[in-house]
Amino acid sequence: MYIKNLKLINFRNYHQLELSLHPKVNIFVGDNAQGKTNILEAIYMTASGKSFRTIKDREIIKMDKQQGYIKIEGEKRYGKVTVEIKLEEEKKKQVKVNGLTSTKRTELLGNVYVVIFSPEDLKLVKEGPAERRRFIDQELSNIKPKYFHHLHQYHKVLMQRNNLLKKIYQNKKYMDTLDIWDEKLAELGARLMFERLSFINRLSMLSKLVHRKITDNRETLELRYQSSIPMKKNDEEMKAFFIEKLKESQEKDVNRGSTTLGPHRDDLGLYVNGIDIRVFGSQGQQRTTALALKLAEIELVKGETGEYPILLLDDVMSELDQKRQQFLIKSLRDIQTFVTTTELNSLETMEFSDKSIFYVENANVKYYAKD
Ligand SMILES: Nc1ncnc2c1ncn2[C@@H]1O[C@H](COP(=O)(O)OP(=O)(O)OP(=O)(O)O)[C@@H](O)[C@H]1O
Repeated sequence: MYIKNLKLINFRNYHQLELSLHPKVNIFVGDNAQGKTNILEAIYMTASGKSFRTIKDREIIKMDKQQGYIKIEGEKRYGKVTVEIKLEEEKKKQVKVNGLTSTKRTELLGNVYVVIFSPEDLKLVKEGPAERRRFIDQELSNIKPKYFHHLHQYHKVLMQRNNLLKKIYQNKKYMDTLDIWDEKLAELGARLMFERLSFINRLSMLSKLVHRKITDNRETLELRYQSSIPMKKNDEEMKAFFIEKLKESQEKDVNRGSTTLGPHRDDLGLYVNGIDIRVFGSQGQQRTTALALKLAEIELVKGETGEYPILLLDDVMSELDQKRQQFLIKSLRDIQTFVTTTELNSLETMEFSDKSIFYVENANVKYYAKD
């Protein structure tokens, strides 16, 4: 898919912006803090309603304004798609997909597909498990809106169980009600675990291929789903085993006031030639892995939805060496890509045949060239 037009009103530092976009590459050049990432953030929001930088709408709406607005018009394989988001201070955001209004942010899911690659993603490999879980949850929700729903339900139940654990710590009489929450948590948790396992297995296959190409067949990447409870054959067995494990840890959980087992404690194991590169990888190996994961994700979205996603490269090119840059560029082919950079020189290796360059200065966007 690709986006043809973007419109912003009172979004971040933009008072009003209308852009016609190139179906292939759009480069936004400018000094720091001029508004380049803000454009990528707006596009990103049309996929899920969420920003990748904040959870507060107040920060996104232009300072001193009460309302903000984003609109994109795009083309998909089977027709047009229009997404609008109205942000209002202290109100739920309103979304409109192809003219149909809703106050449910989740209505947006499954319309626009976006993959973002930023310097933060380069840290994905060496950061803690929470970052890798965020990656899995974000990508899976993007491809499978139902997953997002399951995840939301799981976290609600988890919060309720944790609150109950704290009450039990104060007064043991509440212990009787814990089993009900264990059962609910196990049911939702088992479902999440199978969804994650299947996603990671598919991502592992795809990223292994990409990774082999980047490393000239010298290294083999393997992804392993590392759940805090060993996997069972099916949902039913998993649920039963999950309940058993929760029961075993009830006392520990009460003392800690939190649930010590479950998908919220999962991790993604990343191994190169059998070695855990989260711990032992060089910076170069960790970057190559992050790049392979992102490129694999693009293929996965295409496989799942039939559409290539839009790729947002936020300040990432200058962080990659020439070889990795070239690999990334070669891999882009039919994917609409948005690139931000402070230096056009850092994109030297980008011999894009089709592109638009935009200069961004203090929220003014000037169209520069089109090959
Ligand atoms: N709600 C807001 N209202 C008005 N201006 C805002 C708001 N939020 C952020 N800004 C401004 O937006 C600018 C930052 O824009 P952005 O993050 O897009 O920078 P950038 O051009 O990508 O810079 P860098 O290269 O440093 O990443 C800053 O000047 C900041 O003050």
